[in-house]
Order: sequence, then C-alpha cells, then structure tokens
Amino acid sequence: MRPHLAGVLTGVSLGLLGSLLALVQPLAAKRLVDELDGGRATAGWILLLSALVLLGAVLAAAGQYVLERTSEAVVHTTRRELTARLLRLRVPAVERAEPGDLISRVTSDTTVLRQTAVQPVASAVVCVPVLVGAVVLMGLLDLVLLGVTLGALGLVAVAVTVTAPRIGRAAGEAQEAVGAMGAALERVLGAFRTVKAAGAEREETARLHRTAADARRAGLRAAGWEAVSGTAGAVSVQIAFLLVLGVGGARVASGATDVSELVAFLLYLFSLAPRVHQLVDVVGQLQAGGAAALRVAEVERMPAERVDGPPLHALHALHALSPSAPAFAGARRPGPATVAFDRVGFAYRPGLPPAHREVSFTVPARGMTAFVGPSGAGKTTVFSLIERFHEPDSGRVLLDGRDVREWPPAELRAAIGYVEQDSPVLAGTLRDNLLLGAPAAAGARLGEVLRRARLEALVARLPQGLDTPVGHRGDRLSGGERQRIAIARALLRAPRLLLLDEATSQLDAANEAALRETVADAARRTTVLVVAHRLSTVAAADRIVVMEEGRVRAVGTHAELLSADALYRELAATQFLSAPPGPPS
Ligand SMILES: Nc1ncnc2c1ncn2[C@@H]1O[C@H](COP(=O)(O)OP(=O)(O)OP(=O)(O)O)[C@@H](O)[C@H]1O
Repeated sequence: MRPHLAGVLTGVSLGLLGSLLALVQPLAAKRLVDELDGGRATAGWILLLSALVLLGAVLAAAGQYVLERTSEAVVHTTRRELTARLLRLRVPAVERAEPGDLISRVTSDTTVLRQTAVQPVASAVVCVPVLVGAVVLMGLLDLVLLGVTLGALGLVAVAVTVTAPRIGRAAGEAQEAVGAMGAALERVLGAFRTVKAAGAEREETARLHRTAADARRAGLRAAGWEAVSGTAGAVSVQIAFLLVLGVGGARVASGATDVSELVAFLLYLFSLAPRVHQLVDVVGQLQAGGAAALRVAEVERMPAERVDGPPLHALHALHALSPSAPAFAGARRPGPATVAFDRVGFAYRPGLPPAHREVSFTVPARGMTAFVGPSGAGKTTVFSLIERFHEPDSGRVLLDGRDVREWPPAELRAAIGYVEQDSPVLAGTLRDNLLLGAPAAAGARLGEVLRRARLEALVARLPQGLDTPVGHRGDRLSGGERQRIAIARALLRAPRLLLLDEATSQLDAANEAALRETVADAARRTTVLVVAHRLSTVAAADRIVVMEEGRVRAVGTHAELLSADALYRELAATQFLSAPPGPPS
C-alpha cells in the first residue's frame, strides 16, 4: 500500500469528514427538538440538518470512490510486481512449486486482496475515531447510560477475540484449497490428450471435486465464525438499545435526565450500531486479506535471479549488428564460445543421487560436440548447468573461461541458443514463437532462418502465414514442426553457443538430413553441443563425450570410441541405429 498512501489518506480523510458530519447531526436534532419544545422557529435548524445530511452523504460517496480506486491501484501494483517476480524466479524454485497454485496466487489471492486490503483498513481508521467521538459525546450526555451501553458492547469484544484467529485460519485454508484446485486443473489441462486417451476423466474429475470440496469446507468454516461474530455484534447492540431505553426511560421519569438528551443518546447509539457491525466485518476481512497477503508474500520470498543489463532486444540487436566487435558489456569474447566443466558435482536436491559426479570436459570454440549415454546419464543436466538453471554443488562450469555464476544471467543466456528436448512452443502466432528469443530479428534474416530450418513450406501452407496462431503449447502443429520451430528460434538468436537436446528425434528422414546440414553449417561458425541419439549426428561430431551415471566415461571421435569404449560400442549397436541390435558379439 505504501506507493498509494496518498490515495488511502485522501479516501480516509473524506470518509472521516463525512462521519464527523454524521456525528454533529444528533446534536442538531437535539437542538431542533429543544426549539420545537420551546415553540420557537425551526426552519433554519431543519435546513441546517438537511445540509449536514447531504454534505455527509457526498463526502462519504467521494471517500468510497477514492478508496475503491486506491484498492484497484494497490492490486494492480501487486499483480505487476508479482508477475515480474514470477518470471525472475530461479528454475529450481518453480520446479518445486505447482504452476496452478502460483497462478491462483496471482489471480485469486490478489482478488481477495482487492476486497480486503484498502477498504477494511480505511473503514477501521474511520470507525475508531467516530466510535471514540460518539462514546465521549454519549458520556457528556449521560454517564450512566454510557456505562450500560459499554457493558452490553463488551460481548462483541469477547466474540471478536475468539473468532478472529479462527476466521483467519479458515480463510487461509480456503485460499490454499483454491490454489490446490488451480494446481489440479493445470495438471489435467496440461496433459488433456493423455487424460482422455487413458480414459481417466472420471478419476481426474473426482480429484478436482475433492479440491473444490476442501475450498467449500474451509469457506463454510470461515463463514460460520463470521456469522458468530456478526450475530454477537448485532445482539449486543440490540441489548444495549433495550437497556438504554429501559434505564433511560426510568431516568427521564425520575427527572435525572430529559427527553431530548435521551433522544440524542439513542441517536448516537443508532449511529454506533453500523460502526460496530463494520468493525466486526473489518476484523473478518482483514483476516482473509492477511491470509491472501501471506500467500502473495511467499512468492515474494521465493529465490529469484537478479535483473540487470539491457533488455533482450537491445542485447540481441547489439549482438547481431556487430558480431566482430565486443557485442555487449560483459561478453568477454565475441564469436563462438568455449565451454569447460571442471570437476562438477551436482544433485537436483539434497538427498537425491547426484546427477553429475566429478564431470570434467572442455569444448573449444567452433565445432560440434555430441553427448551420448544411457537415459538418465546426466546429458540434459550439462545444458541446465551451462544455462545456469541450476548451479553445481562443487566444481565450476566455465563459458569463455569465466564461471557462469559470474555472468549476469541475461547476458549469459543471450549468448546461447537452446533447443530443449520437448521443443516447447508457446500459445500465440508462429512469428511470436520464432521471435521469442530475438525480438529484433526480422526481414531477410528471418527468411534465411526459415529456409535453413525447413519451415518455408509450413509458412506457405498456413492460412495466415507467420501470423497463424499455433494453439496452446503449439498443439495445432506436428511434433516435427515444433522441433523445426524450436531450432529456428535458437538460430535466430545468432548464438555463440548452440545447445540441441535430441532436437531431431521427431523429424522424418528428409527433414533430418536437411537439418543435419543446417546444424553442421552452424557448427562451422559457432560452438554446438548436442545430446545425440542418432548415429548420423554422432558420426558428424568433432568429439563425443560418453556419459554414464553422472560421470564422463570417455571422450573421443566416433572411430576412436568404437574401438576404445565398450559402452559406446553397445550404444552404437543399439540406441543410435534404427535397425534392431544384432546378437551380442
Ligand atoms: N528437475 C529435476 N529434478 C530432479 N531430478 C532430475 C531433474 N532433472 C533430471 N533429474 C534426474 O537427474 C538425472 C540425470 O537427468 P538428465 O535429464 O540429465 O539425463 P539424460 O542423460 O539427459 O537422460 P535422457 O537421455 O533420458 O534425456 C536423472 O536421474 C533424472 O531423473
């Protein structure tokens, strides 16, 4: 709320003024009754009372509007900061979280904040001085009746003390359950075809219903406690009213007070009643708001990367325009990058078996280095560590001889083109997807990359060409098309280091041969690391790193490894060839 303090203060001041005017109204009413009693002219008092009512209403409405506007502004700021933070989060933090739950924190929790951040705080600020003012004025009118009133209102204090923490807990659980529902929904929608193909709709629906029921149960619990405190508020005001009527009537009869004072006192009590209700509501709303704010704050506390340096398009514009000059601050050497792993040890989580144990290799600038090995050997992990998605527990990963931990992340990644194993494509148009990593690339360069990635025919076939939407996760495209888009996206970045993770596994023979030539061409100009599952790829590689159970087993050329390494021979005989493996020799 800090940046919007001016709005909060304005809204609160207007509300306060409106409420103070409401406080004066009973005094004017008392005077009116006195004037009527004395048979004097009352037109002026009636006019004054009407003006007070009107002005009070206008001020209250203006205050309300300013506060609503401030609520929107507070939530807008929260959502901006939260979304910016989400994209800066470190990869392990997001891998540990549930995407659906994170989404609900940005959408649902901030909506709860919208309703509970500014208004209740402002109401409380307005309520308290009005309550104190009313109590003082009531005391001035009749101390005995004030004692009676406060005694009856004590019930509210007890009820709120008991219910507030319970409302908070239940509201927190309700928001957690909404988050769990988001996570469960994301789970099924993210693998919709798999769920359908498995015929698991009924089970998955039951799972979603369970989370919805959890949210309902927690919501009902909060509502129950809110009803208890609300009822306690209403009952205590009613009791106070009846007691004041009874005791006040007796005091009027005995001459201890007069009718006009009793009328004024009752009017104060009337004006107090909605404030008491409001305060009780405020306590409940603040509890729900507190629970939502906690969930938002948890995202704020998740580990994030620092943001520095120029924006993406500037990094790439500079990089693309002057490949021979220092491309941008920090890129120590232009041209192809060198990579080295120096006794790298790494486990994805403490307690898990290490994915890398003492991994060491060096890759010179230019040329193609292939990583081969059985599934789970740690090949993809090499790429994750170079991109600094994860950091080694021991040893060093060096790019251009500089520890990747010393590179600003944006600058490090601007030097790299990465084609992931499952070639993700984002919702949006084909053009959005191609330019994702190089917004400034266009024109002839785009045409050239489309040709090299064999995408020209696809673009010609699509109804709106490059501007055709590709669907959620690119599901209007074939697997091979997605792979070629991912390769084109990486090439458009004119990377100093190209990382390809089994990027050709879904391609047909013709496209695979063409892209092999594209990758070989890239390797003549830049450094290419490829996780290879095809013989054609490893045969073309300048060097091959054989990995097994997180270790580097051997390094060499295809011919060298065929004679020197038994595992490589076995891989060459089985995994790399599409033909079934021959009998063991
Ligand atoms: N994000 C992750 N969190 C936890 N463990 C992981 C994660 N990613 C990979 N692993 C584990 O780390 C080990 C190495 O995984 P990696 O993906 O590097 O293997 P790979 O050689 O690329 O395998 P494949 O050829 O099947 O893709 C595996 O045991 C895998 O289960």
